[in-house]
Amino acid sequence: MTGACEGENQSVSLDVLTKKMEEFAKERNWERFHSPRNLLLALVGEVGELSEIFQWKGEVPRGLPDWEEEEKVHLGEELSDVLLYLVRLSDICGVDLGKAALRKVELNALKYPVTLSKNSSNNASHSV
Ligand SMILES: Nc1ccn([C@H]2C[C@H](O)[C@@H](COP(=O)(O)OP(=O)(O)OP(=O)(O)O)O2)c(=O)n1
Repeated sequence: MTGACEGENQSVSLDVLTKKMEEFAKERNWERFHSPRNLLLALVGEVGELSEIFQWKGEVPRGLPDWEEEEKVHLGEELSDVLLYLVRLSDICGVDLGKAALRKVELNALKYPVTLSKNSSNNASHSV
């Protein structure tokens, strides 16, 4: 789908992406631009670009079976921009995103116990 790339067929860790973004900024002497606020604004901008892909389409089925390959590649690019800025923002703020996310998953499980949600047809925000 995306053509041959370095690391294709390998699992990609947040650490690898963090290092790649660090190198990318260093090589271009762009570290001064990668401040928390700038990165947050860039992230929000990319979320906007991601939203545009779905805008006016109505609800779309999972797996996006009717989408052209080109649209899916574009989707992958915008999702990546969001991820890369998020990873960079976390790094610049000194937050270990992987650890923080795992901890959040555990907190979510405590907040929304399986026993309370299993028999509910509503989603989590309505069932608890
Ligand atoms: N100062 C910058 C500029 C870009 N990038 C990186 C992170 C994103 O993955 C990507 C964003 O590049 P663009 O701003 O060119 O955005 P798009 O790729 O979305 O291009 P366009 O807005 O033209 O669609 O490049 C970065 O780290 N720091």
